[in-house]
Amino acid sequence: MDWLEVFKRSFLDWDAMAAVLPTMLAVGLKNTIFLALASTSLGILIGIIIAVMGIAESRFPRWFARVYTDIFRGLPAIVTILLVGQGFASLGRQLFGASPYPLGILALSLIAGAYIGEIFRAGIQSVDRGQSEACRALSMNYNQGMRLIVIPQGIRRVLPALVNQLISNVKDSSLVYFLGLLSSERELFRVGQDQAVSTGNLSPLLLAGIFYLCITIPLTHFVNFIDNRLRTGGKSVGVTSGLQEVRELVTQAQPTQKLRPLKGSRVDVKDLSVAFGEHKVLHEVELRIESGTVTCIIGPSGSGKSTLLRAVNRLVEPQAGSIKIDGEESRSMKPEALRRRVGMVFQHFNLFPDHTALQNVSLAPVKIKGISPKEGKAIAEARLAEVGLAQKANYRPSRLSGGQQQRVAIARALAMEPEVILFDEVTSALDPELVKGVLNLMADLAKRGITMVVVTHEMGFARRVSDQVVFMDEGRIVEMGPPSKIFDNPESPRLKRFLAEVL
Ligand SMILES: Nc1ncnc2c1ncn2[C@@H]1O[C@H](COP(=O)(O)OP(=O)(O)OP(=O)(O)O)[C@@H](O)[C@H]1O
Repeated sequence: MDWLEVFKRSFLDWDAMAAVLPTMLAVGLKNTIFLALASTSLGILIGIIIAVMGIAESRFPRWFARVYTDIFRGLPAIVTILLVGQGFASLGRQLFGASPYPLGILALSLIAGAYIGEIFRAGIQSVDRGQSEACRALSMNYNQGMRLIVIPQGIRRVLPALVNQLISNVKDSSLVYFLGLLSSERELFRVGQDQAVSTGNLSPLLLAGIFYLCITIPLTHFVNFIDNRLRTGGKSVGVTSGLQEVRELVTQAQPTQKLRPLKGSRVDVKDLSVAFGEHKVLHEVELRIESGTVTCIIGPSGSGKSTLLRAVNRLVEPQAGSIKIDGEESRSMKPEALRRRVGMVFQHFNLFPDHTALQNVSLAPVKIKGISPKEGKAIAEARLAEVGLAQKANYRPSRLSGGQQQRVAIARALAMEPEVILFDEVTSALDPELVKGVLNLMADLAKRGITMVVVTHEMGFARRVSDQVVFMDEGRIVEMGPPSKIFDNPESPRLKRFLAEVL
């Protein structure tokens, strides 16, 4: 059993371990944690900058981010550490003194920054496009949308990967010893190795290894824990069922007459043409929408209804023609100024998932209009009460049914006090029993003086609530008029065929 003895002497020499333990704790562990935390923090800062450059609209920052990432991800860590630590050693001494730490941390951060940049970029790009559209529709500019919604959401999604990067930095911190360390600067590996060399056995190094595992294994489990939490949204919470919502709506009928009147605006669309590349989608559309009226746009799939709607708030930029809001040319306004006057509600709600219902509604009034948080909260509470959701103010979207989410989205659009509100197939994604609640809310809204433009497949709603119905086909308005004319006396064969199919 000689080999067992040799193994024990080499790796399990308890005396050698006990001798190095105090230094391991007081010097090695402290320095390793310091190096890992400092380089990960600076790496996160560099990573955010690289990620934002990587998705920038202009080419130079994207190119810089690409080159940076390729270099620092491609080089072995030790090469970067030696190039930075030794290449800039005299500058480092002048700036930071004799300690190799600042340059070591910088080198580790540059490496971490390349990985973290990629992590952030993937996270930001994985955020649904509807989120940035909702930001734009709430009159945020690109930077505001990124800062307030898209980047925080992206970062939350990549938290597990960031903890993995911290684990990497805990291990890579051992490489800093190549730059030379004072005895007080030694990290876990170096403390273990020094002692292993002087005692001639590997037990101190094994102890260093155990310390690394004591840091990295809990972190690994922490990654799994937060990964699981982010995926499931934490502890399971009840989602409002459709039937429960229907019951709520019946018992919370809205007292229409008490709701405050809203201001509306006239919309004039003239010779509007929109193309996506070679594909012409709208052809010289002409439409007049009187202030405070409801216009429903109907027509077969792909006829250009949504595109027309999105051209009104310039989520789609027209190639030709004009859209005027109360006589003011929309193309001469800043898009953000236009969208304050023209709100929008989307088919898939596009609520901000990390915000409560109240925060969804108050965000734009506070951050964009600049009203105080207290006032913003009061406005949000009032708007939520108007859509029958006062009780759900502190719920996140994932805990609300589809119908409730859509009502929050309507409250959110109304909180910006638009004069025109665009509804893009807002009931198409809802279960049938929830459609009625949203349509009733819209019908109530129609009585309050705001101008409504509604793309819908709900013919009953269009007939009941519209002042004007517009039938589109192949990018053109084929027929329009009051609902009685469109539904009871259609003229064009195309409209007759369409109504025969849908009614
Ligand atoms: N961003 C885009 N890029 C390229 N083509 C687009 C884009 N948006 C819409 N289109 C095309 O424009 C045409 C009209 O689409 P639009 O969504 O306006 O129709 P729609 O009448 O609203 O249809 P649906 O009822 O199915 O939503 C379609 O052929 C569609 O593929």
